[in-house]
Amino acid sequence: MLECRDLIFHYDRHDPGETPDFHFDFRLAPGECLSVEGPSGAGKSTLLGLLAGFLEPASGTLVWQHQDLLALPPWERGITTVFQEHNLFDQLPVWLNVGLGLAPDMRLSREQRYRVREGLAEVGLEGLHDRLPAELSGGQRQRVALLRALLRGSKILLLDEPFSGLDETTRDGLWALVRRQKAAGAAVLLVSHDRDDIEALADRRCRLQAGRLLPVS
Ligand SMILES: Nc1ncnc2c1ncn2[C@@H]1O[C@H](COP(=O)(O)OP(=O)(O)OP(=O)(O)O)[C@@H](O)[C@H]1O
Repeated sequence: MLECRDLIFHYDRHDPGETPDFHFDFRLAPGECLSVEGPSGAGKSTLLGLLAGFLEPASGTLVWQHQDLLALPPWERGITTVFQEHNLFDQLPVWLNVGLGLAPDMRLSREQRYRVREGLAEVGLEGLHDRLPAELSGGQRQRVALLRALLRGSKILLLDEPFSGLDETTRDGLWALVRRQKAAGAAVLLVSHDRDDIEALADRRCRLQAGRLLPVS
């Protein structure tokens, strides 16, 4: 269980703005997907940054399976985040960008290479193995980033509008990959405004308003 209890955060601001103080309090079970909606500026990236460890809360607790995540740096939290920007390595070909999810030292075993190949076919990128990210379309880069994140097999997945702008077939393939991760026990937090994505994946929905998560029925 991911337990986020009274996680308080505020940006240091000198100008009188409209940024609220954030107060997050929710639970997310293994295998469950919680969707988060909210207008621009509501704090969705702030929430993801706090969970992933890029922002430090003023107080509160964040625990996964009895482990205190706040005591750990981002890279030790076992959390994979797919942001809107694709975060690919420009100088590495597609297959190696994906392979980094399985072997961070880039030394892929034969079996790992097979899984990369299989994954690329599943998301409709067969034939593009050796391309560089700059030689792909935006949607293709998105698929590479998502596939890498999903192959990593993290138990906590943070997805920030990962399916926007993709055609239906590709999106269905990626939904299937996320469902597989859920079935394997991953807890998924999905930031999305897309009704189809939410209906396809979310078990519970909430909305971010005035710095808090409110349930949506
Ligand atoms: N570094 C910062 N310093 C001060 N205020 C910030 C900072 N980053 C974000 N904010 C403010 O915090 C609020 C939440 O921003 P955040 O980026 O989390 O929103 P969001 O819901 O992800 O928006 P979007 O959908 O546009 O990406 C906004 O009012 C924003 O102006």
